[in-house]
Amino acid sequence: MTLLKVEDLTVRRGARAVLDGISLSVAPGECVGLIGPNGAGKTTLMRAALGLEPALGASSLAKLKPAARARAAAFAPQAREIAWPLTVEALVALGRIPHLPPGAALGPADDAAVDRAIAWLGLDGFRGRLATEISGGEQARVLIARALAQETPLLIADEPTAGLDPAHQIAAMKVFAGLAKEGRAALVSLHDLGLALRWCTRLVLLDRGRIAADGPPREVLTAPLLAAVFGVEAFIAETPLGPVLQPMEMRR
Ligand SMILES: Nc1ncnc2c1ncn2[C@@H]1O[C@H](COP(=O)(O)OP(=O)(O)OP(=O)(O)O)[C@@H](O)[C@H]1O
Repeated sequence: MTLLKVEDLTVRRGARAVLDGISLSVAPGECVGLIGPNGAGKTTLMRAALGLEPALGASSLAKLKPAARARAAAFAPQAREIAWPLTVEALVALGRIPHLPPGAALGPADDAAVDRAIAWLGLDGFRGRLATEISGGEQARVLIARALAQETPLLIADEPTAGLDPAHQIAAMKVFAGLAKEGRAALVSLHDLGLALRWCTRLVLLDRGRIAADGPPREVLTAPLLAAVFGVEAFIAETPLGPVLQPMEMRR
């Protein structure tokens, strides 16, 4: 069973393929970290997989009608613009729309999903605050909570830990790993390779629009690949609390 299958996905911008023949599947139980340098194509891959970006090739999600797709996958995008002055609770509740008949009010199951998402992201104290009047990191957590409230088999999040403090980065990664543990899946782009190593079950390394490596985190984050793709030398060690990876020096 797969929750996402893309085959030969290609996105061209002018003469250049910014995504070049990507094939991969995401199965229940996986927390997949999508890593790669700036411009490697992580956002383009997520958007094309969701059908938000014109692409050649096939994506199982892009094929679905919008209503079915919104029940199959939730997306927390990189841009965190919140345009309307909704309360945090009302914004998170928007995640329930794909499950409601048009115009219907939230039922008890919807309220429970909203409560769970708010609790997971530590937002209980913010429920009544306007989402336009909280900090950038708090807004990021609200948008992750909205995607979580959608309660889809697959959650796709673009740089969800950017701008979060250390405790909330760990909390967010625990949420994604937790989804995988309960038989759902997450596909999460990350620049923090330490978080990727520690919390993901699998890493897909993108380099200039192609997959440079795909496998268990310890096998993907090797010194030669870090040097070749990211141009960095890193300290990697095992500790009682799990693996550590810290980029130390530029190689190029
Ligand atoms: N609107 C656009 N028009 C033209 N080129 C674009 C556009 N958006 C992205 N690109 C190019 O497509 C390539 C892939 O960009 P993408 O945003 O997918 O990378 P990314 O891996 O998510 O990068 P980052 O880590 O910086 O967020 C880059 O070379 C980028 O310059």
